[in-house]
Amino acid sequence: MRPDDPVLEARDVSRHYPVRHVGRRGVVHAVDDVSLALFRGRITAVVGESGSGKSTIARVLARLEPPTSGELRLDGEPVGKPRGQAFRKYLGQVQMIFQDPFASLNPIHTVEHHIARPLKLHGPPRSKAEVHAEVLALLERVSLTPAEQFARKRPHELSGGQRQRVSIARALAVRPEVLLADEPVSMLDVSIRLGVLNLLQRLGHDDGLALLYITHDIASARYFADSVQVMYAGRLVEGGPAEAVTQEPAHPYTRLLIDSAPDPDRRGVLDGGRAERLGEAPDLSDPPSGCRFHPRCPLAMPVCEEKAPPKFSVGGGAGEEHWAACWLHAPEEQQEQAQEQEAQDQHPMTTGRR
Ligand SMILES: Nc1ncnc2c1ncn2[C@@H]1O[C@H](COP(=O)(O)OP(=O)(O)OP(=O)(O)O)[C@@H](O)[C@H]1O
Repeated sequence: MRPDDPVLEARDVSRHYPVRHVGRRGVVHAVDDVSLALFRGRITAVVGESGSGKSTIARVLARLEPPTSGELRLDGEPVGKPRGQAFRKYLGQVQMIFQDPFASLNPIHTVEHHIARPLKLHGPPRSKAEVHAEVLALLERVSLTPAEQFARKRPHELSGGQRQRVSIARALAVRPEVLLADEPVSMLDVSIRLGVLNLLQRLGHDDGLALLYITHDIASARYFADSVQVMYAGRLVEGGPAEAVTQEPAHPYTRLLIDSAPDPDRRGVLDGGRAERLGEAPDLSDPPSGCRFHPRCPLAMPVCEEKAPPKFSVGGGAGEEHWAACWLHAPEEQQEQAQEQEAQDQHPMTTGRR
């Protein structure tokens, strides 16, 4: 494997949930055909509104649940069935950090207990003193110092930010290659969010972990991530270098998301209008045909309702490509072809004879 190959990859991953809908069986298309690659030392953000499928993607990557279709690859190798030694190894290499640091720690145990447990379960045999020394080193790595003092505390003696740092130290204990952080700061006080994000950034950039950062907040993704992937109604609609996606958004949905992001300078005006601007998210048990954004898109064309757009390149240099799954960016002849095809589909008896 070359150093710039992806560590973890999802290829055309879908995840559907069976549901009963007005007495009929159906499925919720939580995630459809998502391809995503995570690289060593890089932070990839997946951004989208509530219900767009972000957490589902994280859960599938963490193998908390299987994909309905598609493939996961770790270090270039397709992953096997979720059992046995290979599965345990995967769970050690790919660690997840959850949104709620209050729910993820057991109130009866000390910080030391929480971090020592994965060390004992996953690592090589160590003496008690060695485990203690490693716990202290991990606490220092997440800036909980003096480490001796924090090791003895219980969760209720910690702030939300400190608890999230303990969760991160616990995840690091098994020396993972990948960290999946699902809205890791959204439940924290605004004043301490930046500190936790900076810590995650250090783990990615300085320690070489591959980091997935899931967020509904595109402004934080711009600040924090190298790559931004935008999700709408279960599909990725745009992706590329964070700067390009957030400064020159190519998909109408990304533009809407940026325009609707809270802006301190526009507070008051936006607070009332934000939800209205974003509109209703579609029902994923019966997603719209073609491009799933077309019912809300101010620039929708006839083809958008008919055909799901593939990814079109919209720029990018030697590094990561900037792409958008939007017919507006199709090369002209492809747009024409798609429209002709659509006309044929609609008038099978007349078109083609003219
Ligand atoms: N176990 C489940 N059974 C049925 N539907 C589900 C299940 N889990 C998630 N969904 C649905 O799948 C869609 C995507 O959910 P998901 O939690 O991945 O979105 P999200 O973008 O992470 O949202 P949020 O930010 O609110 O957590 C939603 O419509 C949700 O209702």
